[in-house]
Amino acid sequence: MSTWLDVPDEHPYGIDNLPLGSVRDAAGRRFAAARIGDRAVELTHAGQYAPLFADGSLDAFLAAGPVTWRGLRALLTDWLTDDSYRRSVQPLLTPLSELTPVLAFTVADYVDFYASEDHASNVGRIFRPDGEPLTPNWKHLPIGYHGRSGTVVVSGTDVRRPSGQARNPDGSIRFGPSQRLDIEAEVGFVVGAGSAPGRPVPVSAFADHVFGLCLLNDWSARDIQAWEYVPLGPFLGKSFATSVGAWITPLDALAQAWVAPPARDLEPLGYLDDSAVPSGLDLQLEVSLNGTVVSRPPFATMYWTPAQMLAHLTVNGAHARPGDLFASGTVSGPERDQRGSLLELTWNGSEPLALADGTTRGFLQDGDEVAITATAPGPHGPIGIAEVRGRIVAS
Ligand SMILES: O=C(O)/C=C/C(=O)CC(=O)CC(=O)O
Ligand SMILES: [Ca+2]
Ligand SMILES: [Mg+2]
Repeated sequence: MSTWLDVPDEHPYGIDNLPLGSVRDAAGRRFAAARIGDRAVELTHAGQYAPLFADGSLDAFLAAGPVTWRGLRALLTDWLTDDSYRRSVQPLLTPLSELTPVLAFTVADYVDFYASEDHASNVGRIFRPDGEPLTPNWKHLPIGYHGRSGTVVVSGTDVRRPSGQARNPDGSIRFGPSQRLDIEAEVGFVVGAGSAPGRPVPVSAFADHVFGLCLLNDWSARDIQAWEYVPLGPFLGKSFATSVGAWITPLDALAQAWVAPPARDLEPLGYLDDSAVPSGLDLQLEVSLNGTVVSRPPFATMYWTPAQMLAHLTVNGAHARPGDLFASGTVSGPERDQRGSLLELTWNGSEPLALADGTTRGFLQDGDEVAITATAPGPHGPIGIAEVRGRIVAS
């Protein structure tokens, strides 16, 4: 065991992971922390990095860039592996059970992509049965839309069922609580170091800007969405809440997870060429509804990679800012039990899912709780990507 804590190297939150977050203690005090095992290591007094954590968030640290990110990681590794730090570090440890997670950073802009070919094809078949499953642009560019950064919430936050306009089967319009409330299992990428206006970020510079990733649930009201989103895209059907995991796994913990993306049928324009380095990520997601595992979406099947997403996001000259969050889009694999939304898993409600408690679901009911977890390959065993969890409360 390379840490002096009782946490084996192969633990999903062992010494190879060290995700960062922000928490509140029982007295209400907020502080930034790293996670090891089931404990938080307070960062308020982390040597030269301490001033970056003065407000209890990760904001200043993320903006400081990769040299600082690696410096803190080296410091934490020393703290937790060198026995001579034991006495000074032990007082900085708190069991997670005594802490409440807080959104770790101020979300600047939030963008959601649509990068899974299986998801896009499934949704195309469901929503546009008379057309081609994929739109003509799909293999030329990573499609995305701007979401609402102010409604990004941390894992564990209840999600209130949204109300809105929807069209009844007879063509009349109703207003009321969504009757087709859904999840989307996604991965969110957190920009730390921003980019300059007018200077697109090449795919090769991805890790100079992106600090790490978290799981993300893009709660979606399918009935509101279906009525409102042509031609300008998702709006109120998705803007009421987006949940993110409490702990951000640094890219520096994911060195073993890079894989080649699936073969592309069409060569994209040069700025999207990511063939020089493995740019896919081998993350294995798991989606549970009220404790029943309903899907295991494989991120390695994503057609567009996160480096391509950031390159595309900035290719028109728009710059990236510290705190920008961009999500992959729903992660769905080719198999039925690898689909990342209930829309697909139940084929728009027509094939309900059976849960362990004997009930069935088309879409979410009030009181339902959804948890998404994931692992990535690591040097000593799977790296845990912190769960994103949320419960639906009545509108
Ligand atoms: O294809 C459509 O009409 C709708 C797609 C979505 O709702 C998916 C979306 O938010 C992007 C994604 O998560 O992949
Ligand atoms: Ca989405
Ligand atoms: Mg959303």
